[in-house]
Amino acid sequence: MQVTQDTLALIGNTPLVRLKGPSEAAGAEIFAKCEFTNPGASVKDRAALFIVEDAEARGLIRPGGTIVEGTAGNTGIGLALVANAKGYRTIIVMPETQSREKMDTLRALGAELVLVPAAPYASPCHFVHTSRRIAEETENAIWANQFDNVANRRAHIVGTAEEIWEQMDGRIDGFTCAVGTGGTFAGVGLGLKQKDERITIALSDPFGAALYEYYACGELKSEGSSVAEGIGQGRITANLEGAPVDTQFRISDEDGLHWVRRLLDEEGLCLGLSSGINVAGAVQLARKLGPGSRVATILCDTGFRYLSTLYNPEWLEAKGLPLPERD
Ligand SMILES: Cc1ncc(COP(=O)(O)O)c(C=O)c1O
Repeated sequence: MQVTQDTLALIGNTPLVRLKGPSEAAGAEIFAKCEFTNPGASVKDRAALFIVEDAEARGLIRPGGTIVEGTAGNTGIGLALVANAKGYRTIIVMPETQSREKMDTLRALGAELVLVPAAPYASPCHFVHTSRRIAEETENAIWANQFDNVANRRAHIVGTAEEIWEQMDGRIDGFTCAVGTGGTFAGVGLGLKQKDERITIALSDPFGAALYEYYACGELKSEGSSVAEGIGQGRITANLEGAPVDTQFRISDEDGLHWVRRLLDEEGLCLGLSSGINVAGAVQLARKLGPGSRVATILCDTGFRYLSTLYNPEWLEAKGLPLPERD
């Protein structure tokens, strides 16, 4: 076993697991990156590290400075742990609709938390705009700007995509995941296409997001809604610009929940809903690519972050979501 010299070296180089149930269901080979093994238990640690180190390299932050960000939670957790390891403060602005566990984790990490009501992106009260204003008003602070800061997707071009390629010995036919900022989707897509143009890159979009329609018919248009945290985008962020998109699926919360429950019961994996949506998308992509195809996706974060929501029957019922069947 290797010994790492600091916590930040624990970010990335995550294991890849073959998922039995999804592979059987698709008659294919479905593999998933275990991003919940990062120190902050989500894929967003990668973006947090790259964003902070990019700001340091460009001289935008000095010792003792502050990192400010608007986030659904996981990026804040990644930024707070990177900041702690490097001696910075963090101010995190987050919609009050996000899970209690994420708020408690951020407070435990010592981040200063600013909760704002959920608001449309066009509103000046939206968490992204609020975080930018706070960064502008704070001395020696950077605004991480995960949506439009392409240091985010670089983490996935040089990290996640390279790891998937090596872990699969270059034998990969397709990749799919959902989009929050687009860093993971565009970064892995671009990285894998650099390796082999023939790899099919598919978007798995939740209801309520506008990207499925955009890539299918060129119009940013949404229908329905989703309770999945961290995903569901309504615009083309800088991270998404130029993303290779060969095909797209629209995935319901019910389909995502089906896989969340099956992966928990049959494979002992406790995951968030964006992971379930990614796995549902991977099954669709593998079916489209044909028997025996090899498809990769992302398990974005740990389900322990959603014990009060996704894993709470009363919460599910209140959201009108069916409690997945359990034998
Ligand atoms: C749980 C979860 N899944 C998926 C994503 C999407 O990742 P990205 O921002 O790279 O598109 C996020 C982003 O915050 C997330 O928190």
